[in-house]
Amino acid sequence: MDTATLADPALHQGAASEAPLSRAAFEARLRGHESRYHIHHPFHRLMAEGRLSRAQLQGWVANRFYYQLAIPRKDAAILANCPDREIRREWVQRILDHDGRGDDPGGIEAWIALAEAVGIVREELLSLRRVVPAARFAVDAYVEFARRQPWQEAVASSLTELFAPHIHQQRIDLWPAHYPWVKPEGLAYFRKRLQQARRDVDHGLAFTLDYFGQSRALQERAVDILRFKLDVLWALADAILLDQCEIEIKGAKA
Ligand SMILES: O=C(O)c1cc(C(=O)O)c2c(n1)C(=O)C(=O)c1cc(C(=O)O)[nH]c1-2
Repeated sequence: MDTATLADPALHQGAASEAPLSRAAFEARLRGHESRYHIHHPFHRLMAEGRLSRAQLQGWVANRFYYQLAIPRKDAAILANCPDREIRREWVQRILDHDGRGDDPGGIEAWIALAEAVGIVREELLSLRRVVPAARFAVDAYVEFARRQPWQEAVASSLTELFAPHIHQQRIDLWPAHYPWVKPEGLAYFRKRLQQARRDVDHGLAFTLDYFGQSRALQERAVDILRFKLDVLWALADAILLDQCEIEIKGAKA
């Protein structure tokens, strides 16, 4: 992927002469993008309101599985591009969280358990048959970004996780009442992510504030990168929603 979706860094040259925002103001600027987080997407709003059918919730779990598979590959791309051993020592944990190690089956396995809890059999999930093309494109764009861009930018692109604990908590709190047919053990993935996402964010945010805090132009670049990643998640939700809509186009022949 080229990064045409991101503003050209040269566009921020005007910002080069400006003093960097303070650390607190830079953090507030990043956190201010919560309004673009997929928790506000119509599909996720319907999910939180308990208005999805069984087939629609299954469709989300099956499509989102493609994102789950991509995360450790994205993190491996960051490791491959990063010459800093201290960063790699921290970052490698993210791969272990998803792939598991030793007795810990890991997050991908927990997502498979979620799929089984909503009534999708393992083989069906693993076949990726239910993954729609636009969901693949959105997720692949994220992995490609991490492969091709400087590792510092890929680190910043993980910062949508700033907003993730809230959406995980929402599912833990609301699904048992809204979707009582989902087996409760399926929610283990979200419980685990609550603490993992907070730890990831402590590290990724501190790094981003330091590295991109060096100049105003870099700070603007970090904001653009966060927007790109917010768009990836929004586009993924668009793809899933569209897949589940029955659209009637006026004048279309049956
Ligand atoms: O369920 C969600 O809404 C959600 C969102 C995000 C996110 O904001 O990027 C992640 C996750 N879940 C998640 O489970 C996860 O492991 C994860 C890793 C990353 C990342 O960018 O490295 N984001 C997310």
